[in-house]
Amino acid sequence: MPVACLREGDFGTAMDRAISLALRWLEAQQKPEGYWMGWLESNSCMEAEWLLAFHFMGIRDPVKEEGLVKAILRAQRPDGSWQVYYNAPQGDINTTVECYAALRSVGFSPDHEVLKAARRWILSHGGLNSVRVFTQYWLALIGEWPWEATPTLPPELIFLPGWFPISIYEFASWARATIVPLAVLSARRPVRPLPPDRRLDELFPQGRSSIRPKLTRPQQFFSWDSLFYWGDRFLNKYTSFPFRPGRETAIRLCLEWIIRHQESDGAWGGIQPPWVYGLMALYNEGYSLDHPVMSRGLQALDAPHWSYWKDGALYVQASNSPVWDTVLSLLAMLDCGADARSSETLRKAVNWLLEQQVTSYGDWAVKAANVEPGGWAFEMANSFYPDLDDTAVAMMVLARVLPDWPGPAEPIIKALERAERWVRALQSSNGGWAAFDKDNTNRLVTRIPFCDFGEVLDPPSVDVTAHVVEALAAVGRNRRDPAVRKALRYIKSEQESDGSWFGRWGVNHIYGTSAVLQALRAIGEDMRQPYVRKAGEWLVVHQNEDGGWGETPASYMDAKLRGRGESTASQTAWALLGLLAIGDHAYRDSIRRGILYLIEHQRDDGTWDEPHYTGTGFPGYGHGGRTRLNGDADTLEQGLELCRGFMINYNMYRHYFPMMALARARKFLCGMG
Ligand SMILES: C=C(C)[C@H]1CC[C@]2(C)[C@H]3CC[C@@H]4[C@@]5(C)CCCC(C)(C)[C@@H]5CC[C@@]4(C)[C@]3(C)CC[C@@H]12
Repeated sequence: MPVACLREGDFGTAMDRAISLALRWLEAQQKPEGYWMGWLESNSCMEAEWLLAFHFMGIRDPVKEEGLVKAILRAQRPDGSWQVYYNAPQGDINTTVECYAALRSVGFSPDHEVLKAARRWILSHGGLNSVRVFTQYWLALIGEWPWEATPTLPPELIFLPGWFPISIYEFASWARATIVPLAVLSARRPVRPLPPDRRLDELFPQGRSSIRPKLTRPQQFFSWDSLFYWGDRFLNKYTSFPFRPGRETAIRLCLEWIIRHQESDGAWGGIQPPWVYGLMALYNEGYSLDHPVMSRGLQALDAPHWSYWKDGALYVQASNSPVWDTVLSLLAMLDCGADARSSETLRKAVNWLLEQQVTSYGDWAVKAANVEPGGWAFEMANSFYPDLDDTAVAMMVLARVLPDWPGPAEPIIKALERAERWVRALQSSNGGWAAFDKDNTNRLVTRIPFCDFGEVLDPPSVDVTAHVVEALAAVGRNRRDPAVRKALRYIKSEQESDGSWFGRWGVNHIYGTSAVLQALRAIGEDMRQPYVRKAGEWLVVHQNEDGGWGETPASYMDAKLRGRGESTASQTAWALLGLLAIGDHAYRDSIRRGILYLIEHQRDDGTWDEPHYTGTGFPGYGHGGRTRLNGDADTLEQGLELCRGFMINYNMYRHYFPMMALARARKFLCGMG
């Protein structure tokens, strides 16, 4: 019988069946150590940059090379370009140029059909003059772009202390860990040229003299842009001065910083850029490939949390998500009625989670001194950068398992106390929480000419704040708590006029709105208030005909696309979780249709398909975007063309979020757990 025709009683049975199938699938995915980790899909720059890094460091590894090439070829779009998310309306110039250069570096002929199509696309989309600074750096490293035409990044930045208006600690953690090695490369300007028959001459149809430096002279002389422009001009010349006091010391300090920040898995910061640039900077300073720091860093590429083989292709992840996937899987299991006494799966995962709490000091301590560590990071190994999102969800899980925990309660209580202290200390002055740092909001750093990539700041976001509020509720705090009060003020002030909230780390307003509604419910807010209802109405109005919800990453560039897109399992689940948090029976029909969508789209093995990218790294920019940076777009077309967005397909979002929605809807619709 089609699920849409089910009567109330049968509907409950269908939900039960969907839940138990999903639980079975989830249990089967648990790793022997106790955690879960789905693939974190992003874009082909990951594979392309490794191929270019191999070239730069003279590494010959035909097996990996072939695997990386296959991954790149498989991702090419019919128009010859490469994109930054599934079904994107446009290819991406940076990704396409990097893939092109990588394929040339391993010997693809410019007459190969793949490259002919890519070249046509690149040349009709502004050519090499339109690429971001990172891509220019890659081209400069392989001798295809003059270093003098790139914005400089002085290693002397490392001298500036944390309290100074510009220092590495004013940058978001991910930018900081990336610019330290890049500053070393920018100062040295190394070139490992491609062999003559692999050079990119064909990408300069008007000759290499057509190269335009990234920076143009600002019209106003007395402005920040002008100051940074002339500063950059000076630093560009400075690189070739015979006498540069302090430069060698700055480079040495950068190298020491890099080595100090290497993680136990050999990578850096749990993300790809500092890892690859770190290795190249060290290599360029004379660290041989068999130096312990280098060999650990290179071996990390083989670690199952960094790369995976699929049908002969080798994919490298931008980051890895074992902690995030584990805490969310645990929440889903708990929602579905699993408990620590009877579930070995759950106990094993909680024990693994307890071991992951970061109890050492990281970069966050520069701005939040005298605070005991106590957060969780997102990745397998990332002790310098625990984040508030993972910490918040870990707290929710631990608080929920505590009453039934069959072993000693002490370790869980201690872990929760530490985490709460850490979280409270990292609240920003406006009441919100950012992903990693407190008050990382100095907009001056966004004016630095080098910073044309994604986001360089980590300001508080509504979704992280909502998760932290929910976590504080889970450990027994209420609306009278001063930190919660301040956070609620911030959340309310961020509500859009249409009733929704922006999603910083998930796509997009469906994610933000859902996170807020769940937090409001958890903290005991009166859910009948008009501002809450307005959010509920926004969700209902954006439900698709098929009963599901969807929102495209293009909504970051075009406000008209907010809440619009093909239905997906994860976004349907978020919308449902939002409506269920309001808990009003006026939404019963909408909830029922959403649940039917999930049941109808569940696969026989218990999980869901979801090729769409619903996770956000950088929201992108331009028309309708939030953060305006140098050279922002004014129209949607420009915005899409220049999109700096970094989108993610977290392969387990399609699973644990629907589980939570099904389990909570089961209670709401049928009044049973
Ligand atoms: C738990 C989450 C959903 C969030 C909270 C913040 C993160 C930990 C992310 C931090 C930023 C990176 C990234 C954008 C930094 C720059 C390099 C990359 C483009 C490779 C990064 C991609 C992964 C992140 C988005 C992140 C680690 C993912 C999880 C985040």
